Amino acid sequence: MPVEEFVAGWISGALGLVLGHPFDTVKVRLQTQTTYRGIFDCVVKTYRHESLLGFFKGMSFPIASIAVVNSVLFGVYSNTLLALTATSHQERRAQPPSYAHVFLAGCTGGFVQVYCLAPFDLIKVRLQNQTEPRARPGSPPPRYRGPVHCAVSICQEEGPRGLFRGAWALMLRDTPTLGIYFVTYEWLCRQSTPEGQSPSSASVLVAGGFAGIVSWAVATPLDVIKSRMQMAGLKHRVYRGVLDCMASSVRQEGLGVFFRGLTINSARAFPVNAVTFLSYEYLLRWWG
Ligand SMILES: C[N+](C)(C)CCCC[C@H](N)C(=O)O
Repeated sequence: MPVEEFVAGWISGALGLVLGHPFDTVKVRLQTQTTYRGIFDCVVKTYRHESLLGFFKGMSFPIASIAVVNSVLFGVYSNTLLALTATSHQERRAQPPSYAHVFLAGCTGGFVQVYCLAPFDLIKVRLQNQTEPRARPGSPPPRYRGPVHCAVSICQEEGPRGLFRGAWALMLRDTPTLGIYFVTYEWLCRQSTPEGQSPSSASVLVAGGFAGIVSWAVATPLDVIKSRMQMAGLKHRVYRGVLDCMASSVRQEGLGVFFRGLTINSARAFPVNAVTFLSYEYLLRWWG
């Protein structure tokens, strides 16, 4: 099983992540709190109360976890394609796989990575939602002091299963949308590249960026539900499941609730995924 794909997935995921984390913090806050009037208001308030550091809350942990998650995603994707089409990454430009195979491999990668992503993502969301400014002497400490403390507290208060709250919604969000992600990427690369050749850096950047936007646009409704389920319990709101969370969110806030964070998700998705795919392709070419 070629391991380069796993390593390339890890490094490229980490690079993309740092670039996108401030967007991600604003998104999570807009999706789960009702105190902000919009993106601009959230950015200004976060900066005022918490300084620039506020945007990078909860990042150290995703950086470590993206090592696992992105490497599983890209590793499983590429190795599934290898099993389906009997072509390695290097051979795929000369013998392009069908879109059905790309979709299937993407869904498989998405499905498998959910098991690693679920606990990391839940901890990230909980830490990002702590809006207290940095600890000042005398002020009450935030509920979670950091990722490890957060994980331990959840295990103690809610049991280890607490770490997997919202995992169903995450699976429903990621399995089809990661299929769409890789199909969009492949399609755009092929549109802008003469047959049999490797895509240029510009093509990879644009195709990766749009793959991110398209897949996030489709994923946003379930992303909202996922984040809410991960926060539930803490805010005395309890949902019986994915459908119950959807129904009660729509009842209280209207259909628009499914599009919360769509703009910011798209704005984040372009640079993050452009850089992720560019570094992934380059690393594999170097090692090729
Ligand atoms: C499938 N879904 C849209 C949820 C994610 C696809 C992009 C994944 C990338 N690591 C990112 O954070 O943007």
